[in-house]
Amino acid sequence: MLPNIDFTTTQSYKYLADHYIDVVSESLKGLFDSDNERFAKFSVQFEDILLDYSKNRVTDQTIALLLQLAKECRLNDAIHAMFSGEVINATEGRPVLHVALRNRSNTPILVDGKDVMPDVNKVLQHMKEFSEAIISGSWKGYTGKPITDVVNIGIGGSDLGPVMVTEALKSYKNHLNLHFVSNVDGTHIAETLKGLNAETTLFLIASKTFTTQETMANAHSARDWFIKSGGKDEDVAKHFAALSTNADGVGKFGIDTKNMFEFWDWVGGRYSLWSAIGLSIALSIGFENFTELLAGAHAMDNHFKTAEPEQNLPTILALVGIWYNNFFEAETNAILPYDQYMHRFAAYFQQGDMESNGKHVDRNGNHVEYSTGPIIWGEPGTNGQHAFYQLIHQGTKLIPCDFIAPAQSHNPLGEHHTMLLSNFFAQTEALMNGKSHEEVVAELKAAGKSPEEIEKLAPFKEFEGNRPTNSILVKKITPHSLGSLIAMYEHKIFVQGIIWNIYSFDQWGVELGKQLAGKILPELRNNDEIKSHDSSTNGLINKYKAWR
Ligand SMILES: O=P(O)(O)OC[C@H]1O[C@@](O)(CO)[C@@H](O)[C@@H]1O
Repeated sequence: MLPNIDFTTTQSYKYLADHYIDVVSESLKGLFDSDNERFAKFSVQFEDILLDYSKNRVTDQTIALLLQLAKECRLNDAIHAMFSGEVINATEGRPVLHVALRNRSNTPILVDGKDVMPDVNKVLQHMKEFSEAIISGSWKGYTGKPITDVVNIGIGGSDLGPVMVTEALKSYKNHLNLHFVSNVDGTHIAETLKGLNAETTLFLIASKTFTTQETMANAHSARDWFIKSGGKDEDVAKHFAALSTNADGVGKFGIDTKNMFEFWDWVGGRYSLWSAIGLSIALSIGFENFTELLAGAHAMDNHFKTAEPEQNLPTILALVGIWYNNFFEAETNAILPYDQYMHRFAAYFQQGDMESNGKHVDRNGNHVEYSTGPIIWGEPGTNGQHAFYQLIHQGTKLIPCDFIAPAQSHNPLGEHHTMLLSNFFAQTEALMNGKSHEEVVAELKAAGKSPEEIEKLAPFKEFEGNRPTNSILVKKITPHSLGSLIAMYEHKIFVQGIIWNIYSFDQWGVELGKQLAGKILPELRNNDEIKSHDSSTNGLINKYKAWR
């Protein structure tokens, strides 16, 4: 069982609330000026990942109190509960064991008294054999040609992880062309199928439930296209595979279950890229690199399980996030990877974080009286600097930012990477120090501005600074280090959910919209005037009918 503690009633919470008053009046610049050891004290390294959290509005006392908060919320008991397969996804009655998918040590992990590792390894072996057959060309399509294009059809956790990882590891990819279809908007599959050859295309129908409206609609359209393009029913087996927990659903769709790669209900959709859902990753970068991704995550799992809280990267990230979320009332957290290949990293954690911790009811079923999951957003650097950094630097909102960068580029072209990294370092320094009135005046004077011009311009050119950031420096984005990075954020989400006393592994909030869409869909299949809803919904539907 998970601990069940209202963190706002703990001693450390009260001390933190008092401590906030002291810290909020401290400047980050002042904290650095008064402590030459600040970087050494407030940075932790795990393998090739360095987390520098020194540019946060924290003191030794802040960190001590946050660590005390984790202790009072019995974080270690919760970590043990997850890794030992307890039913911690209580509202769905399931364990949470994405860690088993990458348990490269193969130590037994029991669900209902049965070690799940033999099944996990059986699916991995099937993924290995299948991906090697497709990549080598020994697997032939219905006209005897090898596969050239792979289309993953899935949405949410059955799409975002494979997309993010295959993009982040693009420099490891082979000759196969990977395509991802997720939106039920016909444009998505129509644009994807343009230029594809049914003889050499493999479709992966990725769906944990094998009931998701978008995925089923796209899967049927793909199959229709395949048949219209010359394939026959008996050829589907050569061109369709299924990644799912639902064997019945897969069979009903007409995919041979020998082309099914199963996973289990103790794998959450947004935590499933390590499972059969990762088949498109294995096809794109090769099975060996996929196992390296698993190994990196496994290494971070062991770190999370064993490292002392003050040296524990996920725990530190989580606690610093809670400090801003619950004491500075920050509403969002920006993830800013200074790496173009990582351009879908923030999007991935929009689902990972917001679908896990976007909850307003605690583990007792009571409405919470405090803020829970943050809004996750972000774009790669340096592009974000030319889009929204104005607000981060001079806006009225506090935006804690995670800056991520690789020390080594996969494309060492001229000075590009050096320039990229100069921006990575400069932005966090600028957000911390800002620019004072005196500095602005001196600059304007040096530029020959008159006293009147200086007086007018200065307020607009000042930077308050004190804007907190984490800097995450990775030696190089490799399958291993990416696996560790993803797992680090997964466990950060877990820690925050434990402290907020919420259930992080169900997602009831996605159901109502689907239910209502199911009611409206039949109303759109005729031209009758609709009066069954509120005037806005009626008005919109009737205008749509008039215009279509
Ligand atoms: O993999 P599937 O079962 O098709 O679900 C897809 C996505 O839909 C959800 O919104 C749940 O309905 C996400 O949690 C999930 O990742």
